[in-house]
Amino acid sequence: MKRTDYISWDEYFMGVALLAARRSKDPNTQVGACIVSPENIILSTGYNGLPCCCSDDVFPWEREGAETKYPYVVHAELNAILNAGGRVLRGARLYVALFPCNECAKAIIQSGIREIIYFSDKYAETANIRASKRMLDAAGVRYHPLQTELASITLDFRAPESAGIPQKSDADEK
Ligand SMILES: Nc1ccn([C@H]2C[C@H](O)[C@@H](COP(=O)(O)O)O2)c(=O)n1
Ligand SMILES: [Zn+2]
Repeated sequence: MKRTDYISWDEYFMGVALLAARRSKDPNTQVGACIVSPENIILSTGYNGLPCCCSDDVFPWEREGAETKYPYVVHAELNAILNAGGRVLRGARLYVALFPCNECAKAIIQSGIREIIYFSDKYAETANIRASKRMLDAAGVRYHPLQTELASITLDFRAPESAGIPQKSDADEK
């Protein structure tokens, strides 16, 4: 009998986006993105971070004050689009931890991505996100939050046999 507690495609790809977010050095908000073809093949991933050659230890990470992170950070969605390295994104889906801003919405529309599955919309009330939704609506890009019954997924980096996780052996199957 096949397993029945496997994760859905949406849970899988959002899981990849959330894992990518764990690479972010932003102390306040970590965002990850995963772009997927209509055939459910991962085309690219990205997370919010500085452009290459701009040191994480030199540029600011502050939200307020004389110098902030905002002019420097590349958003997760844009990084994922740029990381696709010329792959065709037309008709693709974007899984993202945070609803795309107006600047990323422009890149999403222009790249041909047709659907956005997001995790959080914590800045929904800002002018930026309202402008983003206005453009996405005009361009016919669909968006909706992730639908899942799952509260969490645990990744265990210990080998199953050493973590005490019961394994089905070939003998059990017979
Ligand atoms: N859709 C988004 C929205 C924001 N980001 C990045 C940009 C910043 O690094 C961080 C937001 O920082 P906060 O104002 O919450 O301190 O998230 C992104 O990558 N994608
Ligand atoms: Zn953005």
